[in-house]
Amino acid sequence: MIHIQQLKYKYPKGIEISFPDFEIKSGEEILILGASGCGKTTLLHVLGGLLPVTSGKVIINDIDITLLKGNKIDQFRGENIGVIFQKPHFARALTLHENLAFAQKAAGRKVDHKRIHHLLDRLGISQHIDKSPSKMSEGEKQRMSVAMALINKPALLLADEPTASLDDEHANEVIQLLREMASEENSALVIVTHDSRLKEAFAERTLTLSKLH
Ligand SMILES: Nc1ncnc2c1ncn2[C@@H]1O[C@H](COP(=O)(O)OP(=O)(O)OP(=O)(O)O)[C@@H](O)[C@H]1O
Repeated sequence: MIHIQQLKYKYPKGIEISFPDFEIKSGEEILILGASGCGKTTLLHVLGGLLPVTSGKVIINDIDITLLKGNKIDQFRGENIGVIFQKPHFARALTLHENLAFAQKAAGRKVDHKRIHHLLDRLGISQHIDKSPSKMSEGEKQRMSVAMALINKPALLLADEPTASLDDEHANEVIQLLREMASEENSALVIVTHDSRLKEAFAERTLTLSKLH
């Protein structure tokens, strides 16, 4: 279970942003929609423990991550939070298998070959297991980003603008995939986007951030 309570972030020498409260159960989802500049990326970074808050709580599985410092937040993130960034984050010099094995080791876990094979099979990219991600198509790279984010069975899966620059058909496919995977893995899914096409699909699970200026 994820709870967000009275969250505020202030940029050094910049504005302070207040975020609405919300909660998500494991295997459930929320769409965070907002126009450019309203604080979506900032919220994503705060939820991922990548930015320290000014006040408020981000509670993930009973732990308020805003209280974790230094190595502790890095370790918690590795074990409990998966982030799908807009641009893929993997090592081009490593194969898909090596990238996923590295992500497991970085979270302090043993390499679980079965888990790597399961995810690559499930995402339909197992034929590329021994290739560099740089040799895959953009759609396949996005699937690999999903595998990287899910490899350590995170409680929280964050996706940053996953449909940016995709046509309607591909946008629907990606959203369906994210929903299915989050539900199968029992991860809470947070999608941060300006793509109002997604509003309909998430009807009752949409939170719209208001404009700051
Ligand atoms: N490093 C910074 N210092 C000061 N203010 C900042 C900084 N980064 C962002 N901001 C301001 O904070 C607000 C929110 O920025 P943020 O990047 O979170 O918005 P966003 O909704 O993700 O926008 P976009 O969709 O255009 O990427 C904006 O008004 C921005 O100008």
